[in-house]
Order: sequence, then C-alpha cells, then structure tokens
Amino acid sequence: MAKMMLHRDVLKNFGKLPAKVQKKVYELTYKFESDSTQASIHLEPIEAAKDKKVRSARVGLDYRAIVIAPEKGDTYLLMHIDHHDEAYQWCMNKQFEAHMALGTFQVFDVELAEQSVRDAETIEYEAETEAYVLQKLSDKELFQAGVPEALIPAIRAVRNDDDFERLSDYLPPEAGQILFGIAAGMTLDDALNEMLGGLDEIEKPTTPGDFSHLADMTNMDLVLVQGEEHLQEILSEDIEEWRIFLHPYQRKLVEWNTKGPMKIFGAAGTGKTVALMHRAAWLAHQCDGDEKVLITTYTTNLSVTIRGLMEKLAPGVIDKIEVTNLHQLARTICFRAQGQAKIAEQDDLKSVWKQVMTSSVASGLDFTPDFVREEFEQVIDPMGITSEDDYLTMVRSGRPVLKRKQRRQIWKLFVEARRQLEYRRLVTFDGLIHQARLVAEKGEFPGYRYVLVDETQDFGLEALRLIAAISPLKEGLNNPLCVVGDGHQRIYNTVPVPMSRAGIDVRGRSRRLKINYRTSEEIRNWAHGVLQGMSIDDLDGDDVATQGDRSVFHGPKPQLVKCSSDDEMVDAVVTWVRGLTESGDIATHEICLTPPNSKVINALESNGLGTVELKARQADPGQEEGGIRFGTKKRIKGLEFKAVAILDFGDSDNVLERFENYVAATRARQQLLVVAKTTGEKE
Ligand SMILES: Nc1ncnc2c1ncn2[C@@H]1O[C@H](COP(=O)(O)OP(=O)(O)OP(=O)(O)O)[C@@H](O)[C@H]1O
Repeated sequence: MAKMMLHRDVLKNFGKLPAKVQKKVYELTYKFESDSTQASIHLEPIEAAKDKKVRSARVGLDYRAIVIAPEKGDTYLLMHIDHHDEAYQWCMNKQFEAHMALGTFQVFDVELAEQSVRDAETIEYEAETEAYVLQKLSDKELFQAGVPEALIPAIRAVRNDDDFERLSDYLPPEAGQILFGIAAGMTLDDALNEMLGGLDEIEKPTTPGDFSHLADMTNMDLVLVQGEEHLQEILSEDIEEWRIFLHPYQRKLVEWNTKGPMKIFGAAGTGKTVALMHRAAWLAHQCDGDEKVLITTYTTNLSVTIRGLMEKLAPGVIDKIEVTNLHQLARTICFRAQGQAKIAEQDDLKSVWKQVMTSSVASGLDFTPDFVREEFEQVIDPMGITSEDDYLTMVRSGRPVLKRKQRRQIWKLFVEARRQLEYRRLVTFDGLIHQARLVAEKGEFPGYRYVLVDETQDFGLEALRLIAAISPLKEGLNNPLCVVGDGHQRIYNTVPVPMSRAGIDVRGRSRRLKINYRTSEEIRNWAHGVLQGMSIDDLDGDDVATQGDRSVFHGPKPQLVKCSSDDEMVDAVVTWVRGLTESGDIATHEICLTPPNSKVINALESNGLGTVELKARQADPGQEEGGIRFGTKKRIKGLEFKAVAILDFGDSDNVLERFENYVAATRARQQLLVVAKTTGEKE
C-alpha cells in the first residue's frame, strides 16, 4: 500500500481553500490508502517541469494538487495546492530530492539560488584576502553538509558572509543551518552534531528519487498521513505547526532514552518548551499503572499555558500528566504532610524586616536594611541555609564580598528574621520549598516516575533539591528528570546555582538548541546585543556560547525611538500601534506593551484602541478577546506576540534590568519598538 506525506505548506494553507477543493484533497489522500495505482488517482506528469517526478492531480475545476512521485519506494508527497496556472508555475523549476548523505527531503530552485549570488557579483567588493570559510570545504564535504549536488556551484560562488546570507534563503534549511555552523567556526562534524544532533541511523536513499526511507526519517516539513482520523486532525484549522513538525534535533531530544537526568538549554525562542511538551507526551505513553509525569515551571502563567497546550497535544494520556508551578507543588507537598502553611505576603515581610532592623540584635551593625533583606532573599532562603557554619563556608556567586566577620554579624539578623516569621506562623516561598524538600527527602511524598522542569534558571538550590527528591534519581531509573532552561532569562533568582550542587549530574546528557522559531533574525540579534559583555551560564556553572544561533526567518529591524518627554513617547507608541493595526496583518491581541504605562494606555483608549491587562494565573484569552495587551516584563515571560513595544528602555548596567529587557524583546515575533527616554519628566 502506498503512503502519502503532506508538506507543511499544504497544512498551513488548507483552510484558505474552497470547501469543494478541500473535500477533493481528502478524497485524493484516502485513495492512496486504499488503492494507489496511478490509474485510479489520475496523477498526470507535468512534461515541462524541470523535475520529472512532478505530477499533478485534479482537485476541482481549476485547482491542481502537486504531488511528487517516487522513483523508488511507495511514498508520495503532496506538496502544494493552488489554481491550475499558479500550481504549475510553483513547481516548474523546483527540484525535489531525498538527500543521499543526510536522508532528508529537500526542495530547491537552482536558478534562483545561483541568481542570488550572481546579483552580489555586480556589487563591488574589496579583494578578499583569504578564501571564505565555505570555500575551504571540498565538494564532497559540502555534500556531506547537506548541500544538494546541483547547488554546490552556487556555494562555490559565495565569497563572504553577505553572499552567504543572500544565498541561505534558497538553500534547504538543514543544509543552511549546517553551513551556518561552519561559517560560525565549527568543524563539519561538530556542525552536523550541533545543528542536527547527528545523523539519523537509518538506511540512506540510493538516489535522489528514492523515497523509501522518508517516512522513517525526522523530517522538518513532511508528515505521514496515518489513517482518516489523523488526516482530519492535521488538516483541522487550529492545528499549530509545532504539534506536528519538529526539527530533527528537537525530535532527538524528545525521544532520547537517558540513563540519568538530562538538560536542554538554549536562548529564547529555540523551541525548548515545545521539546519538553513532546517529551512529556512521549514519556506519558510509557507510564505503567499509577505512574505519573510531572511538568513543573517557575511561573504560574507558563504552567497554565503548558497545561492548555498539553491537553491539545496529548489528549489520550493527559490523565498521566500533572502540570504545576514550583510554589503550588511545594504547597501541595507540605499540605499533604503537615497541613496548610500561611505564606508571608509583601506587607508581612516588610513588617518582619522592620522589626528585625530595629531590634537590639541589629544595633551597632553596619548593614543597610535593603542589603540584609537581599542577602536573605537571594542567598540564605533559596539556598536553604540553616546554620552559621554553612553560611561561613558557602559560595555566594554574584553577590558583594562579605568578610568572615561580617558574615558572623549579619547571620544574627537572619536568625532573628526566622524567629519573627515563626512567631507569626508565617513561611516565605523559599521556606515553603525548603520544608517540601525535607518532606520529599524523608519519603513522605510519593514522587513521580518522570519529572520535567521548565524555566530551571530561576530555580534556587532548595528548589533544585526538591526536584531531585521527587524524581526517581536515586532509584537509578531511566529518563528520571529533564531540566530545561536559559541563563539569558534569569529574572527571578539572580544568583546562578549549578544544578550539580543539588546532585543533578547531567554530564554527557546536556544539549543546546540553536534554531530560533519565534523571533526574526533581526530581533534575535538586537536582543542578544542587550546582554553583550555579560557572561551567561549554562545552568551548570559554565559559560554558554551562542555560536551557531540563528532564526528561521527575517523581518524588519527593531525600531528605536528616543523621547525627551512623556508626550513624545505617548505619540510614538500610538502612531506605531496605529500603523500596525491599519496594515491589516496584525490584530490588536497580537500587540503587547511592557511595562504598563497609564499615559500610553489612556491615549490608546481615547484613540479607540482597547487594551487588555495580562493577569497572573490566567492564560491570555487570545483572539477571543481583542485589545492591545500590556503587562510587566515578568508577566509576559513565556508568552509571545507579533509585535512588542518596550516603553522604558535604558542603557542600564543593572543585571536584572538587562535580563528583563532581553526577555521582553524576545517575546516579539515580527516587530519590536524600543522607546528610550533621554531626559525630562518621569511618570
Ligand atoms: N518545530 C517547530 N516548528 C514550528 N514552530 C516551532 C517549532 N518549535 C518551536 N516552535 C515555535 O517557536 C516558538 C518558541 O518555542 P518555545 O516556546 O518552545 O521556545 P522556548 O525556547 O521555550 O522559548 P522561551 O525560552 O523564550 O520561552 C513557539 O511559537 C513555538 O510554537
């Protein structure tokens, strides 16, 4: 029986086709399942097409489906559906091949690719002193890097990064990504490993027309139709691409059978959460009896979003998957073990610290109240330090130096703070996590078979220990724990804690994702610049490089506006929002402003542009509720919008502000407005 695979673009555009055409496409696809002889399907060769494998099928009076027939194997590929003339035009010069080294399916147009480099030759260049890095590869190496044979001459004509940039839009994406890795300094083998996670261990095609193994491969853009129900599902209107198509590297991480804990890291928008969700579904299918998968995050909003997405991604195993955020998790564990604890609110904490700093214990000590509280909240509490001796010997990365004598002095204040909290029967969030950790370590909480953690960069030491304690790390079971995070986005716990300190050893099982799906290359680059000069850690104490990072699409450059007054800023933002909404491509719910600014909000409202505040513990209502979104930078973490405006950008050295600006900028998919105030009034 023949197989049918559908291309990503068919799925994307299916909803725009007339209903009659959609029905015919269903019929065409069913026919492959039942009787795929060419006679019954009426596949017509297109004689004028460059690639002799191209066929057309009637799917309506004036509509044609372009199908690629295999020279070897029985897998047919439905690539494109359009009006007759447009469909023929689309396929006329393209080549459709299985790459014999990578095994992936590729579509390319040799003429357009060569033209892109020829255009560059008309621009005058200074003589290049040294051969461009890609020129140093032999034809065989270029082929091993995934370049189709027919495109090797186009690569040979590339003389510098600009040429390569121009050509890369015409290369099959995986070949472009591997060459990009090489251009960024990797060896060919490293680039294959780093960009694709190595090669699939399957038989490779024997000719470019051999499609016999395509269905077993991780394909970026093709999905195998597996029965009627599956077809209905993938062609339904609201299906998101990430649910069907994974990058080969993501797929490898999703199905990686590990003997110990693993780590996935990478900059914003590189598909970490997508990989985590698919992995959770993959693990849920392996649960026996009462076994459960736990997904936990730092922020409530992300856990709410993930829970909603998991219901769509894995409805059949959703009862095996629990999604919760760290604090809720700690609450549940403590509640089951010893009853409800009252969490100290900001006002409670203010009062506790006031009492501590005015008590006799504080007299004669030379610490500011802010410093004492920060030391407690960033070091003592999240690290679960309960004895003076531990405090005297501990590493306090990123905090101002304190001599041994000073540590002894300040410790007294922490003891007093804890005494005050206990007296008032209050517990801090970190205190709660500490208690939960102790409960879990004593075996008083049953734990989970598989644990997956997102936003790990914001987990303190105690939180990491808690995670280790509720996963089956000690039992030595396979796939016990998967931690996911990004050191560029540490906006809660600013003191990095290597996870090895909590006994989570991911050596040899740590991988970095590099392909950015969310943000245009222009925005990615700008956001990256915000953190320039800062060392970013890999969640395990080492510095992380961003070598080979790349977005899958381009867009307009971020717009930077300097304003000397609030009025100027309000005008700039309203004009920008109007421009976006009037363009017709961007709906109001796809625009987000951060941080909230009452003058801007009032001006938008009085211009007839409604606004919606993003609230804690609630998912964004999406297109069901129109209106420009606004929220703090913390609140919009984990979300994404077509357009984002940062309203308070400053060239600050403050680490937290820079991280928050990075997070805010990387929420934008296509448009980013950055407003900086030069002088003048403040809100
Ligand atoms: N394989 C894929 N195909 C298409 N889109 C994808 C794919 N993987 C991820 N995406 C999309 O890219 C965007 C970013 O993905 P995701 O949220 O998983 O990234 P992330 O690394 O967790 O980002 P952040 O750390 O910034 O929250 C989402 O819109 C997601 O749907």
